[in-house]
Amino acid sequence: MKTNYLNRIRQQNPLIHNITNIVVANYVANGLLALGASPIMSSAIEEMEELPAICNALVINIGTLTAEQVNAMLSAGKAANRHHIPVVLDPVGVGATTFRRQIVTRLLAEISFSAIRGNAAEMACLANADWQSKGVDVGKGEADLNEIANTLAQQYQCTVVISGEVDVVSDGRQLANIRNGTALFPKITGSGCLLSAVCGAFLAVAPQDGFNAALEACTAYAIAGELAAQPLLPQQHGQFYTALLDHLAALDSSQIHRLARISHV
Ligand SMILES: Nc1ncnc2c1ncn2[C@@H]1O[C@H](COP(=O)(O)OP(=O)(O)OP(=O)(O)O)[C@@H](O)[C@H]1O
Ligand SMILES: Cc1ncsc1CCO
Ligand SMILES: [Mg+2]
Repeated sequence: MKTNYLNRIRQQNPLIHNITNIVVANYVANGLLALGASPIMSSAIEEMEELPAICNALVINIGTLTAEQVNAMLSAGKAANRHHIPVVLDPVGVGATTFRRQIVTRLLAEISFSAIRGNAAEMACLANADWQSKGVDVGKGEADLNEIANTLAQQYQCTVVISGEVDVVSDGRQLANIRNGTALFPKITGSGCLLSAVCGAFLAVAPQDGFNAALEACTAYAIAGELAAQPLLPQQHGQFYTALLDHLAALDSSQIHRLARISHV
């Protein structure tokens, strides 16, 4: 990895607008602050036209979707496109219900996304591939995630991130696998939601370099988790939850370059 967009985040302090779920909103806001970005969480329809004018990226997360929120997402997404700020989609639990599937289809049709980030179950659902999803959790499946990432990236003309034990990043031309992380990640809620927001922060400072911005975002984030988990026992979910914030704040680019386990496929 040759980029150092982490330093750019700390210098530029991008403002990230999040329309997100009620489970993770506070954690995502703290995670963005730890990284060096600034969060604003809002889904009031009255301000969806105005916020993209003052923000550097928008992150749309459907985790606890309501009909009212859908209108806000469409309004903010279209305004973000007009202002040319990157928009990230997190299709939380999209395979779980018809409502989620219908809304994600509509968001993908009406908004131009810079990146889509989900777990294997969510991304397999978007690609109509076989997977046993389990609510918002990843479940089980055998589908080829490299192929799914590549297909979705070409279909939606954007960068695609499939997170998991191995993260897959593709823009439809380049594809990479990242083997950093810790088994503690899936033990806390919101770790994927925060990763989507972190992708938003990296894209905010490198909007023309989506693939490398997402690659550095996922690598940095997984390494922060790895370092946070190092002194912990597998049961220390709560310690990991807070240690991840500490390590996002302490992370520097030399650590990322030293610890990154990336293969270009
Ligand atoms: N088994 C694992 N080993 C190592 N790292 C993992 C593992 N599972 C997930 N991760 C890491 O966890 C982070 C979050 O990804 P994950 O796929 O778990 O998100 P998610 O399922 O959308 O989470 P949530 O919906 O709770 O926010 C990523 O950085 C990913 O690399
Ligand atoms: C647990 C949960 N339920 C809806 S959103 C969410 C946060 C993790 O995606
Ligand atoms: Mg998720």
